[in-house]
Amino acid sequence: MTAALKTIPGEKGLPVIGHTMRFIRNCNNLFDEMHEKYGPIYYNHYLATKAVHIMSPEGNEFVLLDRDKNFSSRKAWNRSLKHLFPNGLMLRDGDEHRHHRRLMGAPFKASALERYVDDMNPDIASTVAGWGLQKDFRFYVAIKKLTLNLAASTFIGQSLSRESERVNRAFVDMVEASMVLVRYPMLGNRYQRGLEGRAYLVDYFGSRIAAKKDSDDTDMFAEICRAEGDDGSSFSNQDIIDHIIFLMMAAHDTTTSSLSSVCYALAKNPEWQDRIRSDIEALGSSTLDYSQMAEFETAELVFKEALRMYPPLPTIPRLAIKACEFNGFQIDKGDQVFVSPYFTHRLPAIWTEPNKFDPQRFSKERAEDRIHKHAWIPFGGGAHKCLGLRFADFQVKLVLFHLLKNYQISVKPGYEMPYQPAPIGKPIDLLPLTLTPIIKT
Ligand code: HEM
Repeated sequence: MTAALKTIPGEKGLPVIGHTMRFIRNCNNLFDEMHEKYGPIYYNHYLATKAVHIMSPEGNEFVLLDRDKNFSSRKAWNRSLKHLFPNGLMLRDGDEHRHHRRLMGAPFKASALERYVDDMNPDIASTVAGWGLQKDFRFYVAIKKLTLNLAASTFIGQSLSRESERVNRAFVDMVEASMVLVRYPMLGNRYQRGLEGRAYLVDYFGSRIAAKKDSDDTDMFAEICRAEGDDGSSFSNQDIIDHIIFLMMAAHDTTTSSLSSVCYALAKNPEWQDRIRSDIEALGSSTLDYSQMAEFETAELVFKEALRMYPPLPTIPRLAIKACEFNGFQIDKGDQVFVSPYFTHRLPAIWTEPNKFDPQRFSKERAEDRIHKHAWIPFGGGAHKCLGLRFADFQVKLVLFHLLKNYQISVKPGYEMPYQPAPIGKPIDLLPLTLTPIIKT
């Protein structure tokens, strides 16, 4: 006889809002408290919705690999992104998702990535050179602007013209709208501005598809327009629009967030800046080429460690499309289920001194991330694992290369970054960094 399934413990929180405000203010404290009280599987309420949290590497594997097809990514993400970023890759399921993901291979193949690296090198070098002249320099603001401008050139082939400023504005309005609690357009509120931004971009991309298809352009938009499967299938115009708008969103705040954490950690741990600079000297070139990425090893360790401590997405949501069980607990159809990169990235059973910045833990010798395949999940896992992870890795390495070649970065003595982990991690004070030019002798 099989044992009866256990009910998941947890609590609803405040009337109407549940734990929503605590989640937004500091989800990490909430995770710690709930885990302490209820163990590695519990529920909370966000507004009227029950959300089951599974807080272990085994739970990450169960949800992200989803061998029994229990979960929908589309239904989970649709709750926040349906009007602004509909039908992006993450908002598709099953066979349809598989088909689209295969076609989306084109803009991420090695030859395309190599071109993006070539294109980004001079833009990053010249922008970073100007940072040293700024008063009251806020790294988060500067890097957000840079990644947005890079997206305009790499993703859609725009130079930094007035038109690209309009595209950027529309895009920023959409991203801001996706973070608000009241998802209802009225009186020019943020949500309405977001929807207007989307309408502008739909029109902008829609009117350029035919020309892009015939062009020799090599940006991501052109690659998606020309993508073709082995069976001759291609994207419809609406698919192209939805994918390119979603890609810009998926790439932007995540990379901004992780570069901020990387630079904060480096400012607090200058010995790691020195190690990266030694790598830069050993490379012996004025730019970082595609072929050199693998040799830029210290930067990679630092990036991985910053993603461990400050994963840009502190949780990844799914929606249960059928009743299922995990470790003897009953998950109901319709439950939202969250896995948490943040929480599993700090489990003492996996990570030595989890609150310490220690990039060496990712070295081949120590390889703490290999203790469980789903212990380190800043890019998710399974069918929806981040498609842009190599692009992100290259962009972070390019910024570090040009930044640390030219500057020593520091924070005021005793400074601790005030951090808001959700919905996408961000330094609340926008990260005041001091950049001291390195005098070359
Ligand atoms: C450090 C930077 C980044 C982080 C931490 C990150 C994180 C993630 C995570 C956690 C997911 C999975 C979400 C889920 O399973 O529900 C995801 C999916 C995705 N990411 Fe990223 N991402 C980053 C950068 C990028 C970049 C630069 C791009 C594009 C150039 C990108 C494109 C995508 C796409 C297309 C998906 C959806 C994949 C699918 O559903 O098949 N990401 N990302």
